Amino acid sequence: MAAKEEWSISDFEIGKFIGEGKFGKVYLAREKQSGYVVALKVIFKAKLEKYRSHAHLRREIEIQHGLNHPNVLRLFAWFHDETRVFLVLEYAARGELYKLLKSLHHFSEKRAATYVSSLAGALAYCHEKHVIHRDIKPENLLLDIEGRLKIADFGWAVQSNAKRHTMCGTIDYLAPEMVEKKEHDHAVDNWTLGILCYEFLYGVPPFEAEDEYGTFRSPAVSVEAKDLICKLLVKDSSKRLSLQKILKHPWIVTHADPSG
Ligand SMILES: COc1ccc(C(=O)Nc2ccccc2)cc1NC(=O)CCSCc1cnc2[nH]ccc2c1
Repeated sequence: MAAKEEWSISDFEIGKFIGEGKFGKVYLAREKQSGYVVALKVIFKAKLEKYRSHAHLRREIEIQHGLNHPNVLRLFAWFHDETRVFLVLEYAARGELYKLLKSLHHFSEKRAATYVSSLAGALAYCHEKHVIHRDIKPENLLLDIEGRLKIADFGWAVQSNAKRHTMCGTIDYLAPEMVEKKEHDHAVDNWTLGILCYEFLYGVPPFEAEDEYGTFRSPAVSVEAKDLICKLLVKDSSKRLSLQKILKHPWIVTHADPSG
């Protein structure tokens, strides 16, 4: 999609409804000139007023404009009219990773390692740009037409200049220092990566109640995979495996598909 000074709603044909957020709806849309298909997020200014989220959205647009990574959902452009703000977002045609996990019950080691490797690469890129995501959970992960993982929701992205204290996200994925409202930094994402790796392989997060028979349906998981998970689910955030070390871990190196 070619860059343009000022986009407007008339540049797009609106397609089917594909999702709803707190601030508005998301539609499939086609940019008329190029035929490029995007996800168009419509945010009502009245809602931004009500939740006093103008600054949050502005900051998020700034953050997004600086990010360009194959595993981070792109924000191509934004524009507004009297009543609405429009975000022109990348469309991930295969939808929520979460739904795929539910339908497959658990992922193969190859698929799990590929997603963990994609996440580690995307997070390393974000941390380099001083952005902590802090809300990585399966619902915020989408899959594009090739099945490539896209971190999609930056509802909580912040510039990691100072230590952060605000709570966010569901408890399942929160690092201990966040649950205990201690100071935290980008190591929270490394903890979440451990939770997700476990959930990709077992189908449920590690600290969720065991199923009614008290035994986990534990598919055969390799020792290397367990080794990586144990090196991420470490309470002391300074002792968690770094993103660079995750990318070099034997389980990732032997199982992840390099094409992402
Ligand atoms: C980079 O991404 C985002 C950037 C900003 C915001 C946002 O709304 N910020 C905000 C709003 C108001 C106040 C403060 C901040 C949201 C997203 N991301 C999403 O909303 C999830 C994917 S929506 C697109 C999309 C694509 N591909 C799909 N395939 C299937 C469904 C689907 C859905």
